[in-house]
Order: sequence, then C-alpha cells, then structure tokens
Amino acid sequence: MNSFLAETLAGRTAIALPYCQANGTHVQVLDEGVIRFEPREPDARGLDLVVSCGVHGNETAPVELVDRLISALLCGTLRPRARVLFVIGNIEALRRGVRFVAEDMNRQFCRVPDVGDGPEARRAAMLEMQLVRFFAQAGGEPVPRIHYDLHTAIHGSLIEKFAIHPQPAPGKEFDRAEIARLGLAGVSAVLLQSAAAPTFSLFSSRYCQASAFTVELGRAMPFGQNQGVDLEALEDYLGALIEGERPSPASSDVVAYRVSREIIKQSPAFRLLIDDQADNFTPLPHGTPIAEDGETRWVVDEHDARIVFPNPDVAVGQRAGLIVVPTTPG
Ligand SMILES: O=C(O)CCC(=O)N[C@@H](CCC(=O)O)C(=O)O
Ligand SMILES: [Zn+2]
Repeated sequence: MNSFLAETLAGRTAIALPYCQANGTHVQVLDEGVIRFEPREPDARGLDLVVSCGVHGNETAPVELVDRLISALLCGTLRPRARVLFVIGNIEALRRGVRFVAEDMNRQFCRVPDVGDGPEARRAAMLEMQLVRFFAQAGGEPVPRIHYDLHTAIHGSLIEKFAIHPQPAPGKEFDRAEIARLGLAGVSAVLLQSAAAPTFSLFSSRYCQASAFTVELGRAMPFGQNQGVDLEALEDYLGALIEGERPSPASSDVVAYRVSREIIKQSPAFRLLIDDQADNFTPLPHGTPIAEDGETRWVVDEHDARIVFPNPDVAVGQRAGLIVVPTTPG
C-alpha cells in the first residue's frame, strides 16, 4: 500500500468517512493532506496534538517524518492515547519542490477578515478551520493542546535545531514547561517572539489556545536527500506523546533568545549588508551595519546579537531577518 504522503502527492486523498481500525483507533481523512487519529478509549486521551509539516514545499525532512508516524499509526505499530491531527501544508509546492507557489503560506495565517484569494491563502484559511474544529471537538475535561509546525531552514545554522515560540496573547506568558520538553526532542534553542508574525503557530497559539511552536530541524533538502537531518530524537518524542506519555526533563537544556528586532523589507531597494548566506545565529558585533532600504539603515545596537533567517529575496513588507539576543525563558 502507498503511504499517506504518496497518496496525497498523487492527488488521491480526499475527505472520507471516519473508520475504526482493528485495534479500535478511529481514523478520518478530513481534507487533502489532513488526517486525524483518535484513541479507542476517549477517557484515555491526555493530550490534543497537532503536527504539521510542508507549509513550505522545499522543506521535506519533516514531511518524511510525519509520513512515517502516519504509517505506524495506520498499521497499528503505534497506538494513540492522544488525539492527533497531522497536516501536510502546501501540497502543490511539495509536488513542485518549491517553497511556495504564489505566496509564502506561513505569512497567510491570522488574516481574517482580510483573507487573500491565492492558493496558499485559501489553503491556510482551510487549515485554520481544521484546527479550530479539531480542538473544539475534544469534549470532556480540558487537556493540554500542543501544535508543532515542523520546518527546515534555507541556510546552515550554528544551532541546528531550534524552535520559535510565537508572541503570547496579551496577559499570557511563554510556556516554560513546553519549552523545556522540546529539549527531549533534540531542540537546543528557542526564539521568543516579540511581534505577532502571521504564522501557523501564531494562529494555533492565539485562536486555539495551544502551546505552539515553529520547529526548525536542519537544512531544507529535496525528498530522498535528508540523510543529513537526524530526526531520531524528535520521532521518538512524538511517538511517546502519541502513545500518551508526557515525558518531563529534570532540567531544561534549551537556551532562549529573544527576538530583539525584525528587519522588514520596505521596498525593492532593500539590501542586506551582511553575507546573505550567513548561518543562522552568526554573531553580529555591536555597530555592524546589517541592512539598508532607502533612508532606513539597520545597525546592531544590541549586545551579543545574532542574525537568524537572513534573506533579502522576500516580498516587500515581509521580514528579511531577525536580530536575536540571549535571554531566559519565561
Ligand atoms: O530559513 C529561512 O530563512 C526560513 C525558514 C522558515 O521557513 N522559517 C519559518 C519561521 C516561522 C516563524 O517565525 O515562526 C518562516 O519563515 O516561515
Ligand atoms: Zn519553513
């Protein structure tokens, strides 16, 4: 039998009726690339978990990981004791092996009522609806809600695996316990966002009250070329969550950075003044000119600053880099 990913890329998954596996697990394909698993015993459910991948079509290692987890659930070697929703984000971009088709999907979330009409904007709006329904259907006693949106990065990184924790809603705080747990998944650092970027993880954090993270897992490579991306710890960790475990680390190994500034491209004249191939977390000495755009110049005035996601080729209005500085979680 072809895997869920193979069927999805071939255009052969679509909304279907729920069914029950021999081991009692309830399964339903909710849309193209969207599949939900629920345990036989609803009372056993201790967690509602969303794992998304492929929001950028050139970031395939996490898609292969998600496909392995789905296959294990479908053949019964993994038995859920949590409700789990898997989302393969930008299917057409995955088919083409490109980051996006018309617009960056990870800038199309949280846009109601101003939803765009391109393919990524429409898909993002549908995925938002799926998450809202998934979390609302839980019933019973409230359980923790977690969303991991899995990515890989364009450049190399001095810290290979790191997460971005979206800016909390007013009156809320960063989730220290979930940040610490990420260490068990092989994640070494977290960036605490200080601005509301229109990402998938911001959506689930703000509108679904989930503890949400964008997780960067190494370098973006095409399907079949991800041997250099070691996702074993993450795969074990997600398998444990799905099977109802909630491992807690004795102490946190995850170092924290605060996003000090977002560098926003304001016009086509935007220029990066540092190497646009710089690794993520490359240190930026005080006084370094980073970018210019007409009259605007970005110069490092932070102590111990690093650059993350330097990219001058984004659309006007989008971020061309993050300046981050060390901080403490929480
Ligand atoms: O490597 C890059 O420049 C981009 C990698 C990537 O796709 N990162 C995400 C981060 C999302 C967030 O800030 O939560 C993105 O840019 O969408
Ligand atoms: Zn990405």
